[in-house]
Amino acid sequence: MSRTGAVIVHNDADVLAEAVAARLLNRLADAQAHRGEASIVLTGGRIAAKVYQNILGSPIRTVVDWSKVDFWWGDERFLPSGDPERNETQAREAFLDHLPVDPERVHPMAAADAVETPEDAAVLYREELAKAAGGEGAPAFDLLLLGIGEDGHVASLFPGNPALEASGSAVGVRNSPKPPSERVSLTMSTINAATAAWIIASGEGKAEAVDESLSKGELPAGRVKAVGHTRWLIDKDAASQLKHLEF
Ligand SMILES: O=C(O)C(O)[C@@H](O)[C@H](O)[C@H](O)COP(=O)(O)O
Repeated sequence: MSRTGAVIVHNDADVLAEAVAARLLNRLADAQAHRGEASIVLTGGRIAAKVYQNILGSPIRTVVDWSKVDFWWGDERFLPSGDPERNETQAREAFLDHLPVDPERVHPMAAADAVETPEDAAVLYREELAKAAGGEGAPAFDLLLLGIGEDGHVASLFPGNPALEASGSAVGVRNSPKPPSERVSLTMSTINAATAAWIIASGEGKAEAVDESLSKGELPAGRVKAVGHTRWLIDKDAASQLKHLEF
């Protein structure tokens, strides 16, 4: 069985979310110690929401200078601004709205009431990413978070969907099997240009996708190979189908 990165297993979803929050805070603090600022790519989903709540509740959240963190999104559900189903809304309500972040450093993907199509939103995001990268492409994010779907999707890159093979830094997604059908996503090459990618998974429903991604590397999650490291932070249920655990 080949491994694309370290696998760290925690007892359950609560412990996982607490551990990811603590690691994340340290990772951002380290980046700031090195270069004075940090960048993170947020994801949507239930386990991510739990992580965000834990960040806010963490006694060590002050190790990060929140005004010097750039927040990006790995994917977004193409819905009107403020819609509770938007990944942006989830992150803002769970932690961003309660921390002293610099609004100029919060980079949501355009909402469905601001632009007409997911492709338009992707174009705008490509421009914003290029600007942050100094002209073209996208920044090498200090940390990129990903949830994983039962089908092995990450961000809004679903198996068999053309967006999975898209070039450029961001792409409009249609026909997503997970509602809503219209989405916006970073592309696989942008995801893999991150310094660190952490895939977070909780629950038995994810066990097969986790095992297949780690053993075959064909599913979208299995194709994640960030420049620095790729880490799988999962709970026991999500790890229940892994045959050979390597720590
Ligand atoms: O917009 C979204 O839904 C996502 O960003 C998606 O990639 C999500 O992270 C996974 O589907 C896991 O979601 P759960 O943790 O809710 O299973």
